[in-house]
Amino acid sequence: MDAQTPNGEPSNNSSWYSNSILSSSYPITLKFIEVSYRVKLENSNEFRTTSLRKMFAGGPTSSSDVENQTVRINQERTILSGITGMVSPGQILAVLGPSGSGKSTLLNALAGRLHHGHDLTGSILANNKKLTKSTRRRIGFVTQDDVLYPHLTVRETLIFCSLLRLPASLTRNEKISTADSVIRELGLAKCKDTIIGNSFIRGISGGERKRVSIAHEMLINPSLLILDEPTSGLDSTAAFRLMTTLGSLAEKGKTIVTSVHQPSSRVYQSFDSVVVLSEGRCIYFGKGNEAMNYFESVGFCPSFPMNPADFLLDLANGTPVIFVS
Ligand SMILES: Nc1ncnc2c1ncn2[C@@H]1O[C@H](COP(=O)(O)OP(=O)(O)OP(=O)(O)O)[C@@H](O)[C@H]1O
Repeated sequence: MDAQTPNGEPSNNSSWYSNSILSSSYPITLKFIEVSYRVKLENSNEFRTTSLRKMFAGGPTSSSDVENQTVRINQERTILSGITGMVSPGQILAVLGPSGSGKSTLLNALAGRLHHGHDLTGSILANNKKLTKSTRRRIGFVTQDDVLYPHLTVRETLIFCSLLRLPASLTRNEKISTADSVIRELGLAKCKDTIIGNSFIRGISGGERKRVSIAHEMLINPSLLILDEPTSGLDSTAAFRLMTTLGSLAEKGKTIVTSVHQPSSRVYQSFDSVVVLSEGRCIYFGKGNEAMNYFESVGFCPSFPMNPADFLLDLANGTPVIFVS
């Protein structure tokens, strides 16, 4: 990524880059309008399985069976249907919804990681312009399954990444000091010399691991940070701490979009706005603290005081613990 001045011009001043690594030099307002995504179901495996079953059952495959297979091969599945929303610099937008509701697909679409055209329709705009290659370089994406070297320490991991990803205009020492400032910002100083580890080698904790994955993306000083389930596998205190860290990144001008599977009420309070998905459709987009009032106004309220996130997930699942007032 090229170092850039606040007005977006390329800069050769490498110290400017390392000083500004944690503040957003190019704020991004993200808008997504009527985003839909369809996939063609490839049933070649199903065809093979059915043929095998028939072979074991001893019956030949008839031509009508083949026609049925052909019909199924042409089937499409709608994963996202007309999702609209926006998020500005300094804000956290949370994408909520049950498993399989389309959260990861939406995040991938917003990051420009799905192919536009046939399957993806609608508009995804950064500062009212279509995503370009250079805007995509300003997007950090933290995936659900982090891929880290188990034998490196936290600091080695981030220095290695920094040497690989930061522009050649920076000196080696500047890249190392950038890694060190990200370590401090992400609260990793305590464990910087501990190895990452894995299920066989004891290393850093799950919460620290998530922070390393975020730090990995922070090295490129993204203006828009998209995170897929950063709190999964964390206890509610660690999840809250992580959200506080994301909140402080937002305060520095980053735009944050994150999916969260089951946020506690404390974590829910840290969201500025939420998109609630149910089977690929949006059932709510708006401020987090207005969601309960909205659903009450349309006749849905919980029968006892509930964590708003639990209530929204029940609604998205169609679980009958709510009543129409
Ligand atoms: N390329 C694809 N082909 C077929 N189905 C797909 C494809 N991509 C996603 N899906 C399906 O779309 C649905 C939404 O998937 P997605 O991963 O976005 O859900 P999610 O809400 O992130 O789920 P989870 O919380 O379990 O990670 C799932 O049922 C998934 O199986």
